[in-house]
Amino acid sequence: MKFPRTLTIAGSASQGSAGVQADLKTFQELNVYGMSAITAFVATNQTLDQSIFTQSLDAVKAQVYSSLEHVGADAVKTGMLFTEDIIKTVAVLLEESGVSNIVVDPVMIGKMGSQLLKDEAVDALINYLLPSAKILTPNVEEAGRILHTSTPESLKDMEECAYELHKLGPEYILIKGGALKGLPAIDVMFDGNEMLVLEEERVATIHTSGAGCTYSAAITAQLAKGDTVEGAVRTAKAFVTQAIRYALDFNRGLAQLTKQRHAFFHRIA
Ligand SMILES: Nc1ncnc2c1ncn2[C@@H]1O[C@H](COP(=O)(O)OP(=O)(O)O)[C@@H](O)[C@H]1O
Ligand SMILES: Cc1ncc(COP(=O)(O)OP(=O)(O)O)c(N)n1
Repeated sequence: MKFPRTLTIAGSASQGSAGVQADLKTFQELNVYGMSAITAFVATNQTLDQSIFTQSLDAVKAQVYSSLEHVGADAVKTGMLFTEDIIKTVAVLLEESGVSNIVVDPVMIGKMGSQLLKDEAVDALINYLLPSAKILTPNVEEAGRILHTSTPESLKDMEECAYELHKLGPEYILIKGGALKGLPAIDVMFDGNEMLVLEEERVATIHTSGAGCTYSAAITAQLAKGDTVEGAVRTAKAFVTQAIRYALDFNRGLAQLTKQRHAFFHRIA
């Protein structure tokens, strides 16, 4: 039996909860072979002015070629792409690859506030990447930004956005409603015909960093195994809910560290 192979083209989140790190951990948990092409290093760090280190186009190309030529992929996901040039390069690489299971997670802003896609790159994402996506997985804010409209605030808004996003080319749209705090954890999926609502109980936690990456990586893993898109999304939704329910709570530690650092710098200033 051929072992399912997955590739993530995304940013490295040094703190380990999101980006390539979350993707590879998810691939491993779901029993598929995981590979990565890193577009940028994100080191969220209060002591650095510049915490994003972009990779060259040659570095991105070399990583993708090395995984696709040596191993091959049954499904590919894209995460943080950051610049217009990287988006264009990745779009060409994906077209050349012939892989049809392409999951596009249009990562824009991290929950810790880092800008992970340049404002001027949104149009490139729409024009070069969305048409080849099997499934596009924006959160509510990203859905609004892609459509140049306000952020959806209700299930009805999410359904309307899913309908509009489908016109931009992806076969399936999955809008994630994690940010809609008064509601259960609802997501909306649209395939051009049917609107499907996926609902889970909202876990009372602040530890959701990397939830979106984990979700899209789980969808990628299931597609690589040959699952249908609906099946992949249902399995991934159950997986990410469990991941949130049993999340490690290092983030609180990080927040405390940050507070202490501020106090320290205040004292020596
Ligand atoms: N507190 C929570 N409890 C349960 N599920 C959640 C919670 N927060 C987010 N989710 C779910 O996690 C997945 C990722 O959603 P979201 O956090 O909106 O994405 P992103 O990380 O891209 O902003 C979605 O299925 C969403 O419904
Ligand atoms: C390098 C990197 N890529 C993506 C993200 C965003 O991850 P996501 O799961 O969409 O949301 P957060 O919960 O992490 O904001 C990231 N933070 N870093």
